Amino acid sequence: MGGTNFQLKPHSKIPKPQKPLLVVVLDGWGQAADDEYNAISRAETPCMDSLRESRPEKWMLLKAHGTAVGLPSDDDMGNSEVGHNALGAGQVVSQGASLVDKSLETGQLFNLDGWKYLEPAAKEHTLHLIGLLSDGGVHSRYDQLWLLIQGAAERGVKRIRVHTLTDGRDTEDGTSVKFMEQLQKDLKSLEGKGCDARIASGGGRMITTMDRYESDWNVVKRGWEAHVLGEAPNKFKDPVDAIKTLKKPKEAGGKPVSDQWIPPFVIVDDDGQAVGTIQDGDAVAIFNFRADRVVELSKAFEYKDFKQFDRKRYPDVRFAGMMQYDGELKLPKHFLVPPPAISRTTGEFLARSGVSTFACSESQKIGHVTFFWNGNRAAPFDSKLETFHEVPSDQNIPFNEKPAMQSAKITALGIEALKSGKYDQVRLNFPNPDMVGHTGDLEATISACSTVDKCVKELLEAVEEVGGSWLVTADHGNAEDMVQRDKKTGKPLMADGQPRILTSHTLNPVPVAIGGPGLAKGVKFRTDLKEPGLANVGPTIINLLGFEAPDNMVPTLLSA
Ligand SMILES: O=C(O)[C@H](O)COP(=O)(O)O
Ligand SMILES: [Mn+2]
Ligand SMILES: [Mn+2]
Repeated sequence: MGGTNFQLKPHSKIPKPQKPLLVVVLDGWGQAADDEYNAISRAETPCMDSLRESRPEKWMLLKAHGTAVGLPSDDDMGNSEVGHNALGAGQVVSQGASLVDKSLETGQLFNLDGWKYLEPAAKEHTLHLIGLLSDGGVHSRYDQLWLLIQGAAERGVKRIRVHTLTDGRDTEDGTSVKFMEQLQKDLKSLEGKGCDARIASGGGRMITTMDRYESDWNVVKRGWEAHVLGEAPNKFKDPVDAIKTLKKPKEAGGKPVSDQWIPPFVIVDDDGQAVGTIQDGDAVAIFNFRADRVVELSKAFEYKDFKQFDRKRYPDVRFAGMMQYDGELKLPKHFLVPPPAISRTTGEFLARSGVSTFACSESQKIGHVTFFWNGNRAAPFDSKLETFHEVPSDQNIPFNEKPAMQSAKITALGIEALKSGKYDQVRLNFPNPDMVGHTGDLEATISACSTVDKCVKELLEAVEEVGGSWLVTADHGNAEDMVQRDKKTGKPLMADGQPRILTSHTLNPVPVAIGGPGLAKGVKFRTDLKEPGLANVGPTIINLLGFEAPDNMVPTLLSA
């Protein structure tokens, strides 16, 4: 442990491969029993099936949720952030959700610099809290928001405005009404304590504020207009009424709007004035702990010089994130809880040991195989050795309308990189099972899974052709279960004769498989690990590239 020597030692049995290693992450591809709501077992997946069925020593399951990926408990589903952090770090790190829980439970959060910075502005003016209204535990949690609000009120903050993004992606669609009612009730309870706390604006997370990796800045612009300027096409006096109304089908027979796609709205008073615009002198905090979908909003608040959209008005506020979302950019400068420190990752060791890497996905997930993979670091460790390639994602369409997404381009780029002879490692992420799974559209998700199976097949053929090796895995479950289930019996839950669709991730394990002509003789998976998880993949990749894994990492999956 410790030290700054990143030079890896040659593996005692596995020679440094002469041909590339392909690493594929199938985003949201979990393992579950055959079932009519299992989009993966219902899809045509001859390639992934053959990996499982014909090579028992080179296929296994990994734990991808809960404590195995640094989340507070085993009731927490996995997600891309913690999954890719674990895969790339080769370590289990206490994640944002756990750190914020602890800081709020002990009250430590209110003793730290971030709160001290916000406090005078919050007391003298207004405290604005912006984030995802959810109990999904992926980006945020309601109980944390409420503890934050109560703590602020107890410390003398007299005016609070909450700007709510509705979920339906990490939570069941339709639950936003319940969360909004709860928040409204809880905020009202502060009235007697001399705190005027109200919901001020909101919108569905997929079209308001929570864009990621600069896929579509218009999403952030809509959020800015609603939260900061008090401008949105929809104005309501009551936030519950806002969601209920905006979820209604536009015309008879139309499908209700999903919580994720509720148009932005602003809450107004009897005179039609927005109740919570953000003004000079105010304090503003984002209460999401996860970075990817709030980096852009943080830039809009923090950067004076900002060109991505016209902010129209740029208030002079004290701004903080729940965490620091980008450690290299030091963004934001102020934060309520110090983020997980992830260092000595596989990416850093491999780059410092001369390994060249091509990492690629489409916009929606490019940061997963770069930023999250490398311990929340956006820039390469060595730009001569690492190439990050982003394929632009489709903008503004629900992904079930085009479930193949950009998979053909990612496959073609992967094959080109494998054949180019330029890279030791080619790392790809296919977003489809996850992104389409989140829409809750079972047929489209089946199609997404069939498509990525074909992509994997083509890639493995290319590895075969060049004589390389491969590792295929996933970051968490999603597409393998598309229905809410009774926790005890596992039976699908119904409402009005219809299955209650599951749009979120799951607690299921994920597969990992290795192979290829370049795999050193005798390499197979070991069977002695008690509870192998995603973090064990990191040292496995280091081994497959011909090095011993460093001792700050969890054990390898290989027996060689
Ligand atoms: O941000 C999202 O899209 C979801 O909340 C979680 O999905 P991901 O963890 O797979 O990105
Ligand atoms: Mn994911
Ligand atoms: Mn997801």
